[in-house]
Amino acid sequence: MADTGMLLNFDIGDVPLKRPVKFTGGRWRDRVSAQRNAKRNQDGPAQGSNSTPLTNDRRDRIPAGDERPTKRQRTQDGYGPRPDLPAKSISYMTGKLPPGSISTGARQQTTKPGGVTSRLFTSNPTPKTIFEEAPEETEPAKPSNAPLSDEAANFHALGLSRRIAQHLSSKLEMKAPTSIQKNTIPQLVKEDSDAFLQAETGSGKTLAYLLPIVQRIMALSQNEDGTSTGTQIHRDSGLFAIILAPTRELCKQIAAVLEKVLRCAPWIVSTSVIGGESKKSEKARLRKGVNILIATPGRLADHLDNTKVLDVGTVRWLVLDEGDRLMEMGFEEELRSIVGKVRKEELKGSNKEGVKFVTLPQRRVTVLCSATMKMNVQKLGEISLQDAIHVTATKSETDSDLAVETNDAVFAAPSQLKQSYLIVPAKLRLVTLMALLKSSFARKGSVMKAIVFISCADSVDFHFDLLRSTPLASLPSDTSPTSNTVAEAAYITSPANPTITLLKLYGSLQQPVRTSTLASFHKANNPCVLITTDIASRGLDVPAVDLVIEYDPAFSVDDHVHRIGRTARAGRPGKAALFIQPGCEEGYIDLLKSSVPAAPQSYDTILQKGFISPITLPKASENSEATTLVSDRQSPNSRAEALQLHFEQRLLAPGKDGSSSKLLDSARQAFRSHIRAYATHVREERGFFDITQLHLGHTAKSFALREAPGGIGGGPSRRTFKPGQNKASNGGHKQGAARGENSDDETGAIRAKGHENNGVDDDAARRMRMKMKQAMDLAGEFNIG
Ligand SMILES: Nc1ncnc2c1ncn2[C@@H]1O[C@H](COP(=O)(O)OP(=O)(O)OP(=O)(O)O)[C@@H](O)[C@H]1O
Repeated sequence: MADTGMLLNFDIGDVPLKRPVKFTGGRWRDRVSAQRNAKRNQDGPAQGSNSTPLTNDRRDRIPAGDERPTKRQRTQDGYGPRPDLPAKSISYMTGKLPPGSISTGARQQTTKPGGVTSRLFTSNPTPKTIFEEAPEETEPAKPSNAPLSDEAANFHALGLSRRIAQHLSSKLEMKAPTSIQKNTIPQLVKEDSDAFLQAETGSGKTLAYLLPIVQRIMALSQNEDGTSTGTQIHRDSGLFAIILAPTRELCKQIAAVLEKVLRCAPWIVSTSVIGGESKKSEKARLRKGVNILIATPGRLADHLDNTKVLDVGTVRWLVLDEGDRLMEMGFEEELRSIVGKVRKEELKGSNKEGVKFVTLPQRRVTVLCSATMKMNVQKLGEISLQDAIHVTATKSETDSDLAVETNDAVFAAPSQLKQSYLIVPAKLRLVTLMALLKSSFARKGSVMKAIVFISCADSVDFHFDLLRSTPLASLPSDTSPTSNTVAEAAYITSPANPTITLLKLYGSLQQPVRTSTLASFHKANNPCVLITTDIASRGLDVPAVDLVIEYDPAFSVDDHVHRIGRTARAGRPGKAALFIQPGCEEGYIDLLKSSVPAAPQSYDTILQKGFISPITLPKASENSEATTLVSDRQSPNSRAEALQLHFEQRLLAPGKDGSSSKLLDSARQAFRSHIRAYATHVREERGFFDITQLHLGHTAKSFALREAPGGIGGGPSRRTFKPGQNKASNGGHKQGAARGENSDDETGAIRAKGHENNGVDDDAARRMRMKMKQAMDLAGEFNIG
């Protein structure tokens, strides 16, 4: 398709162009004539009769060799008129809509001096990837993380007591173990060696390590036939197991699973210390006594160092869940300290005469769970493991030299998970996301819960505010923890699903808000969409998630597999869609293909499906009626354009006091953080996510912004790390500034690995500076080529 250039629709106001402009690109003749026209426009009133408007025809003749979309001239406040166009042609374009355009009334009302309305479907780069779209319905693959269907596979046969097996079957509806459970449980029930568990997402690793612990503690007081052994176990018998996980959410989830299991042994007491609540109350709970403790490393280290209420001399199991993430988040120091203390107390304890816990391991057993065997996990293994058994879903073998084995192949997505990717030009990202959500919820029951992963918290905020049904201004003064994180969704509802709940989650929200929001997502019986950062990528188990959308690609392939692993859990079906942009990002697909096969999907098809029916607009207030977005032509593409214009209009609507709208501020902030976050992909994958290749203008449009990127800002983060700055000087784990995870104590979004960290941020900042300099360079923006 010939590149007709962006059809600008603007009001030039009376801002004359003073700056001499250099034109590059295009034919020599065009450049000279544009230069002359620009000079005339600057020198005096437009001489329309002599000027040569650059018509669509002429624009067609501009060579289209350059893959990047053409740049526009900018005035001081943003994009401005093209100097080669006389005033007459400009007013034609603003006053009268070109054929085929939509008449939402948006143009005349919202276009401000300096604003720009670029068409959605023009000047988009075309993907290099040539693909044939996969047939929609293929034969579903056999689930790889499902419970085993083998008759002989039952929990009792693995060495668990009848009481536990019966409880699992009758109360938790788990009749048979999964593969990783089948391989792990006998090992941990009978042996006292350390273990390294590696298995797919959603394969039941939590129960794989919890059940043997419960079994062996239960066996202290109960024989297999249910009779008493004569030993009474109660809460102050000792702390037998510590389970460490990287996030509070994950800790809470493990605690909930354990609580359900312990209903068959209510005398065993478990609790969690995860931060976010008063240390005093945690201390009081610990003082009362606990047998199994679930904790984040930071909080546990704090209690061990400062409150000194925990006796770790009786600890027989130390479980490190999501080991790679624990290390990535910079918990190495705390983990060393915890392992050191447990080891020291264990030695002291072994010299003491006291109760012999015969059924417990005679030495401390460390269980390390990790999806990958990366260098940092090997390091964690060196810190914590001795002669570990490597257990995967397919095997269980002694491997005293874990470092030799780089078993990343084990870490693939569940086979039944249907993955697809969409190559979407930046300008079309927002409408394509809307279309994908709309089509996913078009049929009742096809999708119940969806998760949309976004790179940073500011962007999550913006998309949540954009998609919620009630405008921010008319929100009732709701004081519940979720008043700002749970709302009704607009735009994506359908007659089949007239109510869809929208939720948002990220690390810098207050802990009670995080907890309540996640609980709402878990409990929701109606369809819902969770917009979130990577805080929700690890370990979270919400069984009814049918669809994962990676609107912003993950910061590493590992994170990607974890994200999509929120669906297709324990043998259930699931779908995942990844958004990438034409250009260098397309190379990412090849990288994914080696471990994660995905099928291409055309964004055009998504738009056609998503906007096949009219779009329902949110109500203006609680009591008003829902209306429908009208476009001139009822084609899906014109509906997409109308929706984009509607969003842009919403942003431009002034606040009550005449100031810019909250949504506009939110969009600007989101855009800035998005650009910063884009620069923080892991070093090995950064070639695919090259910030210098990102078209900032088009990216701004995906945030419904009409401003030029230079005016919005987005330069290097003042919050990024400086070389030599360590995590302590940066507030411990309070990282993730570049992704807007402002004050999260467990979810550092930026890798905390020293060597990578400083390198990433310094380099990212340098590249962002370059990019922003480019964006601010007016002459560059005025290129017409
Ligand atoms: N034997 C089983 N039968 C049926 N469902 C099971 C079984 N074991 C676990 N599940 C369910 O599978 C889901 C996933 O379990 P779990 O969260 O432990 O997976 P995981 O391997 O830790 O995943 P991730 O790597 O994503 O953290 C949970 O909903 C759990 O209840």
